[in-house]
This record gives sequence, structure tokens and C-alpha cells, in this order.
Amino acid sequence: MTAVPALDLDPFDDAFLTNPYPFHAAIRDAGPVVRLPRYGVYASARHAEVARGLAEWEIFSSAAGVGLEDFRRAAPWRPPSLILEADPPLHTRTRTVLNRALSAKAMANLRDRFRDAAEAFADRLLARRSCDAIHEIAEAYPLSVFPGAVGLGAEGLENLLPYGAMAFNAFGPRNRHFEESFRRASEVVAWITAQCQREALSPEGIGATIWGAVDTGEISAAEAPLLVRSVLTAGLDTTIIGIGNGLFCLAANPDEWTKLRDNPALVRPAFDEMLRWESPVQTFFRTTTKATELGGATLPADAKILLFLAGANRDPRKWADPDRFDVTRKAAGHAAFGAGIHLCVGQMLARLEAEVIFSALLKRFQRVELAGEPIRKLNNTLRQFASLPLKLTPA
Ligand code: HEM
Ligand SMILES: O=C(O)c1ccc(-n2ccnc2)cc1
Repeated sequence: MTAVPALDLDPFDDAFLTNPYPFHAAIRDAGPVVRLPRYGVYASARHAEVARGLAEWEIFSSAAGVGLEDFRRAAPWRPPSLILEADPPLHTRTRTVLNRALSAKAMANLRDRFRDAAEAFADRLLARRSCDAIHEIAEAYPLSVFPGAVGLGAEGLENLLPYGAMAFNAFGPRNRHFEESFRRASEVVAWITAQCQREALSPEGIGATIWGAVDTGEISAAEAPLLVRSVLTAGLDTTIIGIGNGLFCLAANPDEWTKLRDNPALVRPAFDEMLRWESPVQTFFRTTTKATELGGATLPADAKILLFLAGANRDPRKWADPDRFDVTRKAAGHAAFGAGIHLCVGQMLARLEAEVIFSALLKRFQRVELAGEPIRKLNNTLRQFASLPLKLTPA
């Protein structure tokens, strides 16, 4: 058994969050598993070990939380997720319900509405020669379709992004990012909680499908709002960031934009390469349920291990020329959506939104380029831009 090297790194300080890649490389090079004494946790940034940590739920459990805090030692800031922070058998039951609510069939029913909205949206941009791609595309488009797909009303939607920022910061330590996003917590949480009730949701949509599982006896009336909460927590931030990061990938590599214009069938698989190269969700934790071996290292029971999904996505042991953004790369196997039983259940919705908005923009613009310095918005778990100035050249 090899000794586990200790690295004096803080994966949640601004230097790391601003440019994680050199730190991922240092962690990968130090070994398959390292210790981060600053937080008393283990960590891995190599694809093989991250993939095992994500998939082997009996050993690497989600039930003690998928953030830094261990739910068995410190009360979580909100009732634990019945899916993300659950192991089987509870997870099996709740996952069945969200699989149905977010299924390929459910997405097929949304496709025309999402595509028409994307086409109209891109038409309105045609007159523009520059824009802030985050506020005017990556945020505006998902906000125009997601709340309606879930069944939310029109009031108070401005609470959705702050709530997502809170939840994703809360997977990390109580640092400045955590504290700042919790400044308006009580009113944001109150609004979110109210939207999860059956009477707040339209009779059609993702929320209604979840509540329908109460009528069939699959979940209780107490569990349904928590599953709607899961969808509201993750359903907007993540797609906004996936689209925003994707636009950055393409604007920073204009030849790749041309490749997609020349071959529109590449758009859907190209989204995987965008997520691999600039992963919206950077990390998740697991907790060991027993002493176990990972990458030749021995981990004790009840240890938290930080899995660097974004580090795995640029591991040279898995990817040829990992730092190159290439829309023709076969990026399947990336960890941006996780792996195993917790593999992102919302990925079909994310893929639908990305496909239709990128397709609509690619048809109308022959070139999209950076028109100034992108500004990052730092978060303990998310990698995202606050603003992305773009120059648009119509086709
Ligand atoms: C580009 C967009 C997205 C990315 C990168 C992403 C990433 C992820 C990752 C990495 C996981 C695994 C978590 C773990 O293993 O602990 C996950 C799970 C999950 N995602 Fe997403 N996600 C995205 C979009 C969405 C959307 C749009 C929804 C809902 C509408 C959603 C709902 C969920 C849920 C409920 C889980 C938990 C699944 C389970 O534990 O079985 N995600 N996602
Ligand atoms: O159940 C929850 O609270 C919850 C569920 C899923 C996510 N998530 C992360 C990435 N895709 C989704 C975040 C929070």
C-alpha cells in the first residue's frame, strides 16, 4: 500500500476557483489519491479514481451529503435531498420518479416549444453585432423555457438563480462565497418552498409528473415537494452555465464554430466536449462506508473524498491532448454529468436546451468571437462566467 501524499491546497480559495487546471494537474501528478489536510479530506483528480468514486455507491456513499459537511456530524442547512444525497433503497424509488419526469419522452413533448423559443430568440439577436452572452443568451434563453416546463408561475422567478448559487456554494466550506450567497437566504428559501407545493404548479409539466407519483403511491406527499426542490435547485443554474461555458469554448476557438456550421449533426455531441473542457459542476464529495483501497491507497471508513470531475475531464491518462477543445472529439465517458446510479437525471433537458439554442445561433451567425475580457463568477462548486462579451457576425 502506498502512502497518501498530503497537499497544502485549498480547492475553494479564489486562486483555485479562478484557474483550477494547474492545481488539478498537481493533484493528478501527486498520485491517484491525495490528502488535503486543510479540510481533513481525501481527493482525486484522475479519471479512473473519480469514475470509481462516483459509481461505487456502496463504498463511496452520497447519504452523508455530497458536500464537505458530513450530515451525521453537522445538521445540513436544509433537509437532505431525497435523490442526490440518498443511497439505495430510498434513491431507487425517488430516481424512478425523476427518470419519468425528465425522460426522453418528456423531453420529446417539450422539443417543439423549446426549439421555437430558441429560433425566435436567435431572430431577435440578428440585428445585434455584439452582446453579453451570459445575460442575453445563456441566462435569458433557459429562463424563457425552464420555469414553464416545470409548471412555475411567472412571479418571483428572480429567486431561482440565488437559490441555486446558495445550494452549490453550500457543498463547499463556509467561506466568503458561501456567506455572500446566504445573505437573502430566508426569503429565497421561502419562495422556493412555496413553489414546490402541488397547488403552486400547473397541472401539466415536470412538477405535475412528480406530484402524480403521490397519487400512484410511489412517493409520499411529504417527499414530492423535496423532489420538485431538487429540480428547481439544479434545473436552471446548470443549463445556464453549460450554455455559457459552451459559448465561451466556441468564441475562444472560432474554427470550431465553423466546423459546427459545416456539420450541424455535430452540435449535440459537441455539447459533451464543451462540458468536458469547461465543466459547469467541478466537484462533488463522497463518504467512505468502510476502509477501502482506491488507486493503491488505503482510505479509512467515514472519510470524505473530494472528486474533481473537472480534473478527471482533463486527465491525460484518459484523453489525448486533454487541454484542446475539439468539437469532433468523442467525449463520451466524461464525468461532467457524473457516473453510475447518480448520473445526471436532468441531462436530457440540458442537452435539449443546448442543442436548440446552439443550432439556432449557428444558422444565423457565421462567426462569434470574444469582444473583451470575460468576467468570472466564483462559486464553491460551479465554474461559470458573470459576463462574456461577444462580437457577432451574421451569416
Ligand atoms: C449542463 C447541465 C448539468 C450538469 C453539468 C449536471 C451535472 C450533474 C452531476 C455531475 C450529477 C451527479 C451528482 C453526483 O454524482 O453526486 C448530477 C446529478 C443530478 N442532476 Fe444534473 N447536471 C446538469 C443539469 C441538470 C438539470 C437541467 C437537472 C434537472 C432538471 C438536473 C438534475 C439532477 C439531479 C436531480 C441529479 C441527482 C441524480 C441522482 O442522484 O440520481 N441536472 N448532475
Ligand atoms: O436535490 C438537490 O438538492 C440537488 C439535486 C441535483 C443537483 N444537481 C447538481 C448538478 N445537477 C443537478 C443539485 C441539487
